[in-house]
Parts: sequence; structure tokens; C-alpha cells
Amino acid sequence: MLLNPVLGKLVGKRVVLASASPRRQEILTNVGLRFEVVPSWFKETLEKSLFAAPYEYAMETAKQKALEVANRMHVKHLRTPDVVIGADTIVTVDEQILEKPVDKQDAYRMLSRLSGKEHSVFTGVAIIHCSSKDNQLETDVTNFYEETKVKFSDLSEELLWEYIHSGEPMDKAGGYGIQALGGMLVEYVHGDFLNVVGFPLNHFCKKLAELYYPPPKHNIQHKKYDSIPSVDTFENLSDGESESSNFTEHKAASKLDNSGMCSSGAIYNYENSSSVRTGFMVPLENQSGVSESAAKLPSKILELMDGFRASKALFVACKLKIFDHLKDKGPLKAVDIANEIGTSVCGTERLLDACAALGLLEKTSQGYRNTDSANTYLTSDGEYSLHGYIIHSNDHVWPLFTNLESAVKEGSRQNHRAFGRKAEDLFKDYYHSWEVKQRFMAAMHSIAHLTARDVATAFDLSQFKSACDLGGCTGALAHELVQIYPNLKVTVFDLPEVIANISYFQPSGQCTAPVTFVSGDFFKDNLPEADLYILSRVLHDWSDEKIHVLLSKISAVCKPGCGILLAEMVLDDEKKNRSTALLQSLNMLVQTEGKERSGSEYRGLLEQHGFTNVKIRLTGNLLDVILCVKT
Ligand SMILES: O=c1[nH]cc([C@@H]2O[C@H](COP(=O)(O)OP(=O)(O)OP(=O)(O)O)[C@@H](O)[C@H]2O)c(=O)[nH]1
Repeated sequence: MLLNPVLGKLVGKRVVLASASPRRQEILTNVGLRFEVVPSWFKETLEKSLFAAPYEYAMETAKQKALEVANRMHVKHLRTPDVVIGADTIVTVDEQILEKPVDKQDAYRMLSRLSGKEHSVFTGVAIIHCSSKDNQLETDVTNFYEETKVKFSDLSEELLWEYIHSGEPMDKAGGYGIQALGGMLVEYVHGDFLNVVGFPLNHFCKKLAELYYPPPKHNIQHKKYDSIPSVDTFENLSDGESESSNFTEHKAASKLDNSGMCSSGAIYNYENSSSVRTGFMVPLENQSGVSESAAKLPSKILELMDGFRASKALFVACKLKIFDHLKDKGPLKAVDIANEIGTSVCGTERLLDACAALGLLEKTSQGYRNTDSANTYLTSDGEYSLHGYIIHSNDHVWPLFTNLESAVKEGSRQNHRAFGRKAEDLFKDYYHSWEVKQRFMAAMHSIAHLTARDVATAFDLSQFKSACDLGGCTGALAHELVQIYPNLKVTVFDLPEVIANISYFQPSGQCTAPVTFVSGDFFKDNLPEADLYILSRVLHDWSDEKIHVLLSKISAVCKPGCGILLAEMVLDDEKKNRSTALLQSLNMLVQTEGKERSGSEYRGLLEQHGFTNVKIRLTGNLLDVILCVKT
């Protein structure tokens, strides 16, 4: 595909759009960019008089919007995004900056200023590349702006007020939307139309091209990307592995010395106008016998084809406790690690090398050591350890997924094939042995702990005095809730087998008094009284029929004003965009009678039981949150 190699460089990265603007979301979605939306909380209150030019104000605001999201995600989500995009659109006329009108009078003031005149629309954009070093967020900011000139016709008072009463001006810079009714006010546009709508796509692609395809060294002084690379240049911008696909590599590449060796040791060939990393070239002979890169290498498909290898390497490294073994130690040689854990040297060395290449370990001439992420997430005893979930994935999910074909053919769970027995009840499967129960609870605990803050803060829950976390397992979310809402009393309600086993997972040195554990089966037993019922990763386990049973029980004990908080991966209504959630739905197919559902599907289920005012928040973390109240 000729058009997408620049945006293709963002594939596989965690890209976040720090904007609530539906127009920006649409512009970027329309060109196939995959991203999460995390609206910025940065207030647009920078002192305008401090800026020499209006575009500097827009660029700075865009930067602050994006930095706020990058910082928040780094702290709250414990998962640093790779790229955060922020934007700010302003209109300038008669040396005045116009932003979004605060009310109809303000819209009138703006539009009457624009009537019959030419004005400028500036959008400032910030592209922030993020990384985490020693748990500190590191950011690399690229900032630019685009200007478009727009001329309005003379607008009569009547037209102005009719337009204002349409409601369109209110959330738009300068008080008009050029893409809709506001288009009728416009005599001409000079420049990028999408810039007026809120996002200068063309300039954005050029910036990405500059960042990801810097000009060859001998051209650096002369060549300026003053347009998106022409189409034949795009062909050189292969989407395959022959190009360095990573922003930091390009940073390194731009520091090349004369030997053609960059600081990371990769060799670059500057003979051609497109710089290529020779190590990843797949030489092909063309008719004139000249080698050229396999430009159409289907890297995405190859990545998917081999994805299971990377998963399994991670699983085995965790199972063998390699990250535990390396924790808090200097680099260790493969032979020492192999001797310690009782494995072959040749096999261990290959596994360690693969883990290093996957970014899980660092390899130096002295040996291997953990990355910061490995210390945080892959050792078995860290506060935010995912070890339990990884072992569960290896021992439980993996055998089930090997039967995915049968699950798809039969439309049902595959426990009998994977484990040789048909569990009559979903959770009986986990609780038949202490070891399996411990493993399952550790898995549930690690995800609940990692997502608890986002779930607890997605909505302001301070109006509720008591909450009952149905199926709340080890209480990870409950403990987070009582920290955030000190007046909230939380009861965790779960099966007796679970409640009997929670002590291992309780936070140490913390007052746990406000969390109470009650055992019972939410399908069979009376539910504890509460103002708010929480169902986190519960509904996805069950069929619609069972969900109706549960919701009608909750509805029966819920007074008006009481609510339900759901935490699930919420699918988009068309079920086509959120691959992690869609794969999770396959996961539900192989092991449960449930599935992941869209926002509309959850809304439909809840409304049937009198829970209205359904609000959905996509958190950008693993679980999204839905809040509704009983009317
Ligand atoms: O012709 C149009 N002009 C402008 C717009 C929309 O106006 C807003 C501009 O506001 P801002 O840049 O502050 O962005 P917000 O919407 O507040 O979202 P953030 O979360 O990014 O701050 C923007 O939405 C433009 O799309 C328009 O639609 N048409």
C-alpha cells in the first residue's frame, strides 16, 4: 500500500490521541491509524500575552495537553504509551485569539467578528515519543503548527443567530464547524481544510516521515521535507523490516559517524537515497540483476504468524523463574543461569537471547540482566507482578487455545478437550485442586491490581456509601476503592473456596478494616446490601440468560439512585477495532459460556433491569468501565 508506510510506522506501537475532539478521532481513524483516546485534562489557560505569536500559543497548548496524558498514563496505568498526540486549534482575527465559545453570546461575538473578513486558523500539534527509564517517564517532543486562511461572507444578524441556535458553534474553535453547517458561511479556504477541522493530517504525515525516515546523512543539510514524500518516494518507504521501524533507531541513525556505524551498532548503507539497515534486507534480484529490498514484505502477517513463539518464550522464561533469578543481580552468564535452574546451556542461551531481543532482558558482554519492566512485571513477587497471569496463560489458556479450531466449529468451550474432563461449572474447573486455584487467583489478582486504579477513578463514586464487589476475588479492587474513597465501605462477595484462600493476597501494613469478605454464590444466595454493585470481569463469563438472572437479582435489592459499576473490555459497536478485546472474546469462547460485548450490548442488558443513564469510559488500560443507576 503506497499511502500508508508513514502511518504504518506507528503500527504495533501504543499510540494515544490526547483529545476529546471527535473530529480529530475521525480524521485519524479514516486513514487507518489505530490509537486509544485519552482526553487531556490540561486546562487551556496559558497566558496568551506571553506568546510572541498565536501559533506558539497553540503549539504550547497542544504540547501541554499531550504531556498531561503521557504523565497521567505513566503514573496511573503503569504502562507508558509509545506515542501521544495532542492538538489545539485556534482562530485569529484582528490580532485576537478565538477559542471555543463559552455560550451563545460569546459565539455571536466571535462570528460577528469573522463576518466578511479573512481570518487564520492555526492548529498546533505535539507528537510525544515516550519511554520509561528507571520508572521515570522520558519524553521526546516534536511540535509543529499549520495555518489555513478562511474568508467568511458577510453574515446577516438573522443568519448568525440561526446558525448559533443550531448548537453547532459551541464546541468549535472560532464558533464554527467548516465541515458542517458552518461551511455555508465560507467564501474561500487557502490551505489545508482538515487543519480548520482540527487536525493538519498532511503536515502530520510529513513530520512522521521526517522522524521515521530522516534524510540520508549527506542530504541532511540540503533536503527539507516540505511536502509529504512523493508517491515514488513512498515506495522506498517500505513497510517491511528493511527499514528501521523505530523512532529511537532513527534518532540513533541520525547520529551516524562516518563509518556508517550508529551508536547501537546497526550498520546502515547510505549508498541509496533511502537508508536501509542491511541486517534486515531480503535481497531480491530484479531484471537488471540489481538487488533491491523486499519492499512488500508482509511484516504484519509475519509478526502474527510468529506471535505464539514470543508468547511461549515469555511463558517459559517465567515458568523457569529466569526473571526471579536475575532480580537485583548484576549480569549473569547463560551457563550460570542454566546451572542454577537445571536446564541445558544451549537451550537456556537461546531462550535468554530471544528474551533480550524481545526487550525483556538486557544483554551485555558480561551476560544477561532484567530490564526495569521485567523487574516490575515478570518477577513473581513484585507488587505489580503479572507472573501469576502468565503462568495461568501458559498452563490453562494455552491448552484451551490449541483447541480454538474446535471451539469455532462447535461454538462452545473446550475444557473437555484441553483437560480431559467436562467441568459442569466454570469455576469448579479452577477449584478442583489447591494448586490450580492458587494459580487462578494469582492470575485474577494481578490483573485486578494492575487495573484497579483506573477502574476506581473512571467515575467519581463519592456519592456511594457502600459497595459490594460481586466476584471480587482477592479484594484487589476493593482495597483500591477504600483508599480512594475513605468513606466507602466495601464488601467482597465470592465463592467460599475463594474467600477461604484470600489471606495470601492481602496488602501488608495497610488498614484493611473497611473491606469485608463474605462468601456465597451470587446466582444462588442473597446478595449483601449496598449502594453500588461492582461486577469486574464477571459478565463476560456468562451467557445473556445468566446475566439476566444476575441483573434481576441486583435490581431487586437496588434502591433508586443505587448503581452498578461494570469493568470489562468494551468492544466498539461495529466490533471491528479493538483487537485485544476481540481476542479476549475468543478466549471467552474457548473457556466459558460468555463473550466480550459492545457498549450498546451492555447498555441493552442493563436497561432491561431499570438501570439507566448508562455511562461508558474507555480507560486506555485493560478494562473499561460502565456506570449506571437504578431509576
Ligand atoms: O471548522 C471547525 N473548526 C474547529 C473545530 C473543532 O474545534 C475544536 C477546537 O478546540 P480544541 O483544539 O481546544 O479541541 P477540543 O475539542 O477541546 O478537544 P481537546 O480534547 O483536544 O482539547 C476541535 O474539536 C475541532 O475539531 C471543528 O470541528 N470545525
